[in-house]
Amino acid sequence: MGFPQSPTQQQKMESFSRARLEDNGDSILGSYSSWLREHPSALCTFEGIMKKAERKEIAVFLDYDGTLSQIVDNPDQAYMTEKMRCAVREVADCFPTAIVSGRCRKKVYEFVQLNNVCYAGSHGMDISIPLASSKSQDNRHQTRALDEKGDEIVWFQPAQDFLDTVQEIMRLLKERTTRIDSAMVEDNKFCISVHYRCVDEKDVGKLKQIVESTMEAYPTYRITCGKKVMEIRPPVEWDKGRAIEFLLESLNANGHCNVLPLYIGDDDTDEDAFKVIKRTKHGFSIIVSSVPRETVASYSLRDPNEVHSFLTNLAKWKRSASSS
Ligand SMILES: O=P(O)(O)OC[C@H]1O[C@H](O[C@H]2O[C@H](CO)[C@@H](O)[C@H](O)[C@H]2O)[C@H](O)[C@@H](O)[C@@H]1O
Repeated sequence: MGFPQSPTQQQKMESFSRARLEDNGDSILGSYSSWLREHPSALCTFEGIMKKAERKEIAVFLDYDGTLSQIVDNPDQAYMTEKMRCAVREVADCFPTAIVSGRCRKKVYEFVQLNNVCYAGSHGMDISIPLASSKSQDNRHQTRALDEKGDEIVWFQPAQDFLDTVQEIMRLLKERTTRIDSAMVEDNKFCISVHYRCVDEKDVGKLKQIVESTMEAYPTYRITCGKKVMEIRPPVEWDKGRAIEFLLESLNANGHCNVLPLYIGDDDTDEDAFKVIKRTKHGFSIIVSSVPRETVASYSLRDPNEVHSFLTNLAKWKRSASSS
């Protein structure tokens, strides 16, 4: 695996300027109904999707914020409903399932609280898998540990070498943003989120300037933007796309074959995973959005409520397929 590596300056600029244009993650592109023709509803086309999955094994990958939980003002309160937890639990009983989030892995676990799913935090830079599934020979970036149940697991952390610097940047950003009311710096372990959802519009420019000027001292680090958030990432060629490739390899190593990835996500960072699915022409990519937006995903769902219905259908489909 080719990491760590720095993204090129051009990649950094492209990612940042696109993010600036789509500041809220929801750039408006024409009418929803014409967009739906390009990205049909995964609920309305459910039977067709499942037909393509016949005799194949599905692996389910789920983003957290905006997919399993609604977007809310306070990132610490983005709880998942009990109804959604039940749906994810049922899906994970039927298919290998992983949550792939920008949050730190520990925080996602606290929100999701399920032991039958895998967790990939920090945009995939912190993956936890059962020891038996571990295929990677990259001993420098993996550590053996015990999970909450006492089972042996492996943490795969390709950005481990950058942890101290990420934490140093976090301290600086926390210090320097205190004078911006309602700005929030979130520690996502291998990456940092600087939130401005609740910051007065007149201060958002100042906050962005503080972040940009702080990052001048760390020119290889990337700044990307999500939904009312700036995200700082270390110079490692790793993202949610690489994470799902890694997890699929682990599944293969564990005796699963012919695995089709099904990925559901709502944010720009999920596009990296959608691109892997598009490039390999293998699997299903579903964007969660209630407005038309640029995406390489093939299908769409409007919001977490539709995600819930889709997951419920998926588990029912598997149960009826297994019993027939
Ligand atoms: O990859 P994800 O699981 O989607 O995480 C992406 C970011 O999600 C969180 O921020 C977003 O959701 C918050 C809660 O609804 C909202 O307040 C914020 O404005 C959104 O940007 C999370 O707090 C970030 O750390 C994640 O990177």
